[in-house]
Amino acid sequence: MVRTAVAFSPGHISGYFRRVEGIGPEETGSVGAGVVISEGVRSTVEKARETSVQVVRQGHASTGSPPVEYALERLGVAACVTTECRLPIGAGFGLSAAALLATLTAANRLFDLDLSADEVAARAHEAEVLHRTGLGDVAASISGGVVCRKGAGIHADITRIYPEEPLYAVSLGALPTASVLSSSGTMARIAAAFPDRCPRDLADFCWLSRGFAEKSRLVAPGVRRVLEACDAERVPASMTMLGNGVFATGGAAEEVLSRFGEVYTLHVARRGAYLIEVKP
Ligand SMILES: Nc1ncnc2c1ncn2[C@@H]1O[C@H](COP(=O)(O)OP(=O)(O)O)[C@@H](O)[C@H]1O
Ligand SMILES: CC(C)(COP(=O)(O)O)[C@@H](O)C(=O)O
Repeated sequence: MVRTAVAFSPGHISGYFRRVEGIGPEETGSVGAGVVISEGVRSTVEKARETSVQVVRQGHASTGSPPVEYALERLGVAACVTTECRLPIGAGFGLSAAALLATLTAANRLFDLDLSADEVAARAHEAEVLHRTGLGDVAASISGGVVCRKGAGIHADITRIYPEEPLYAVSLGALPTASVLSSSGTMARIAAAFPDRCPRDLADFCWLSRGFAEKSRLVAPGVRRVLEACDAERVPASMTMLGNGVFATGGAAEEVLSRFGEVYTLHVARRGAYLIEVKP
């Protein structure tokens, strides 16, 4: 039987962020707040002659993941990787970071690399920043909670709170993170819109995020319609950064979001990426 290692990493919904430019990828990232969520990416890793990545979602498979392939190459290993997720890709659920953290956590054990959890995270963060697929998601998803990141990178000062109530989300489609991060005009508006305090609870997180979404002018017409429906029912809601989607909390949230698509019921994750098993 072929030896395989399996790991999981939670995803992360960013509510507001500001890019922080460092000298290298280690100090580059973002400050901001988000929620590490119970849904994420499960990655199965097998040794191989050449690296290949299969991305499986809802029974459909696609091939290739530049950040994951890059990170494995940097580790000097070749592997056959299968990632699986339920949430849509490129829709602001931090799945690129989750795919990296899950794959590197599994590869670390499979290839007996003896990297610490910090070293695994550092390599995932480097791949994210270099591929412009994220800035603060890896730092968030190494542990759980509603996260407030006060500095860039995985060693930054990060506070976490653990509310019990669920967060609901709906996706209207993808918004490639790299396209937004590459626009200097958009990045300047984002910096000016940044709310300089941490959220107290989930409703406060939605409220701060909404102010940021409006001031940064990132809200597209489809997202605007969902937010207006939430406002009409007094449901705290904002836009998934960076995706064409909305997250919301509170009693009526699930019903309002269900008018626009499949609703994902998400819980605040209690922990970050972890190894599930090594077989045989
Ligand atoms: N589940 C996954 N498995 C492997 N690679 C992934 C996965 N999700 C995202 N990626 C990689 O990240 C890229 C998308 O990045 P991004 O737009 O930041 O997505 P997200 O918002 O889901 O993090 C994809 O083109 C792919 O290369
Ligand atoms: C908002 C984003 C820059 C991208 O998030 P995603 O699209 O989920 O990869 C995130 O990494 C952050 O720094 O807050």
